[in-house]
Amino acid sequence: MAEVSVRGVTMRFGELKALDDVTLDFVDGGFFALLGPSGSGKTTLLRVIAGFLFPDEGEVRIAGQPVERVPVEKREIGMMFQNYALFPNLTVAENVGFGLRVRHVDRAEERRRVGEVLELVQLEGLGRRRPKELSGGQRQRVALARAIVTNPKVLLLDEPLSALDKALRVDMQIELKRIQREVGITTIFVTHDQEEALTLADRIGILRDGRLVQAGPPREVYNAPVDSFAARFLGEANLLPSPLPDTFAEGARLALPEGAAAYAVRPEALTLTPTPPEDDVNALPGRLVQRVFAGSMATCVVDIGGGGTWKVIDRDPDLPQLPEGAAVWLSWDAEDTIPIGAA
Ligand SMILES: Nc1ncnc2c1ncn2[C@@H]1O[C@H](COP(=O)(O)OP(=O)(O)OP(=O)(O)O)[C@@H](O)[C@H]1O
Repeated sequence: MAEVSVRGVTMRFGELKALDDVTLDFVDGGFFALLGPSGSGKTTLLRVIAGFLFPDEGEVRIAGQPVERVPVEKREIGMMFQNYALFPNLTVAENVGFGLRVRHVDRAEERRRVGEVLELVQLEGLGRRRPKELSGGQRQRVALARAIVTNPKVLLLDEPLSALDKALRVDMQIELKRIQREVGITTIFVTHDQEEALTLADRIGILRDGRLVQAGPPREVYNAPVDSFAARFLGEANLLPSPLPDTFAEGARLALPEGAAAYAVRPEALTLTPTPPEDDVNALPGRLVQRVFAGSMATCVVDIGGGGTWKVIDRDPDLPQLPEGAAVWLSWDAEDTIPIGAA
């Protein structure tokens, strides 16, 4: 196991800076999720760490050692990418053992090690099957077993679950987390899916246009986003500008902390009522635009006038059915206002 450290890495493709002065530490044994919109540099960062790409500036260290001169196959990295290709004509055991064979590990040791990882991914007994005789989730497990069979120091996963349907995906997330904990391997995971990142990772990093916007434990990023991009990228956020325009939502009652560039309020922090709320909370009048039920809760969209629309998660199933277009109030506790950036 090892920590990975990325220092001031810039990667150019012609004019484009796919990575722009990225500095980031991946702690030993940690599970790190890289998030960001399409084209923000997530895959490029993995490819730099793996050694497929050489950065124009900066360096990568693995276990404290600069790896500039260390080729891909010597970096002791396990990889699993979205289009993980298993060899169709090899059995499961042969697929998993492939990395050991190219390293000339003897046959008895290969059998032992393959047996061990197949058990870890709960595929014991399926070693003789061919990939086409497996389900999608089982194939995914084979790919994971193959990535960890050589006891790599670091595991790089690029959207490994994106090809799976929702239910299977959730199962595999739980499985992946269990395996990662058991092996204790430093894992860097690329995903588009913020829920997945929150489920799996103990730290996350958000990339935008090749720059690292913010990194930290998911709770911390969620509760204290550095800017409105981070606020909206991890979870949903209703934003208030600072200072508020004079014309802003007539009748609003807001006590906001000073010195921020903007404020965010999470949809689940808001309460929606048909009448003005008590005095001691922030309150915004608006008009209900839409109410969509999803099981035990409803998502409401409220037009707050000049400030646009806000989203509210309403968990009160007893709330009277307000018609769309009804006048409503949004309220929230002062402590749920998230100040963003410095003014
Ligand atoms: N080999 C390459 N040659 C030229 N440009 C590239 C190359 N690889 C990536 N890019 C560009 O670098 C930028 C970052 O790409 P990257 O694949 O790292 O993004 P990403 O965040 O992983 O996106 P996605 O979520 O869509 O996979 C993109 O604008 C992409 O077009």
